[in-house]
Amino acid sequence: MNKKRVAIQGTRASFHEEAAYKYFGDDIEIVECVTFKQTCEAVKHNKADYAVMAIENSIAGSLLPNYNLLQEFNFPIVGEVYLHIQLHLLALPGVKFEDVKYVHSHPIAIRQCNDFFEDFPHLQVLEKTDTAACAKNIRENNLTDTVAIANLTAAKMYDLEVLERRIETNKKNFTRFLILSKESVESKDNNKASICFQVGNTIGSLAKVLNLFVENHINLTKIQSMPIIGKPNDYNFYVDLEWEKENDYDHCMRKLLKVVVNLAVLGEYVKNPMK
Ligand SMILES: O=C(O)C(=O)Cc1ccccc1
Repeated sequence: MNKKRVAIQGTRASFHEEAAYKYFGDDIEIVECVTFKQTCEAVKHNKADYAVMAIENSIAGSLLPNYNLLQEFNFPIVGEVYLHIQLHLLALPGVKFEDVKYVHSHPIAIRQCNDFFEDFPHLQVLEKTDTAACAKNIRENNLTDTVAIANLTAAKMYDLEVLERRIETNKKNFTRFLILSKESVESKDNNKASICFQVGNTIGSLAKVLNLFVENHINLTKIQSMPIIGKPNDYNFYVDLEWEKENDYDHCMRKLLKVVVNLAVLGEYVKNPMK
């Protein structure tokens, strides 16, 4: 059987690759993409079967532009995976911290280490496409004044030393990744959904929705509002829901249809633990 082709934002040894392996196992083909949009395009043009997309981080918060990609490409979410993110400063062997002038990394990784860099204001922190590519660049261009914030897989792959370990602001640092595909997966095991809707601009309209969740024993795990582009006063609400009994969810969704506008189910899938 052909291997599953999984598009990731970033290169080999990036956190997206780690997330892909954690979700699918090792027997997959990785399709490297520079941007999140390119991962969706890879699925659209049949260059990949799945895309893995970070959506939120426990220190840096939501990746808001990725909510717009969910809308734009309209691919169903077929799964999720959480990754414990541990960030290290990697340098060429022999480089001393005093010699370092530049820090390269992905913006999500940089935001997770803000506290560390407050103590070293002379360091120039530069945003790049992905953590592993920064490690690769240091090795390939023999950069002795630059460090990368990346993981231990990148350190090993590019033969770099760990100059500082675990520089993330909070050690309980998790990123949630969504798994997107062209086809949704209907399964009795599904116990989580991501939905999107708008509510009228009237008193209590969102409260009505929240009450529906309570009445139907639905656990809300995330709510994110995003302005609708071109309609500055209107918002999309992105909500993640979990249930124990499928009937509760079905019943709740039927009721929800009557109180919200433009209800869309972005995906139904099996919830994954944060570990
Ligand atoms: O650059 C990477 O390695 C990525 O996969 C992006 C990222 C960075 C930090 C946490 C989660 C995802």
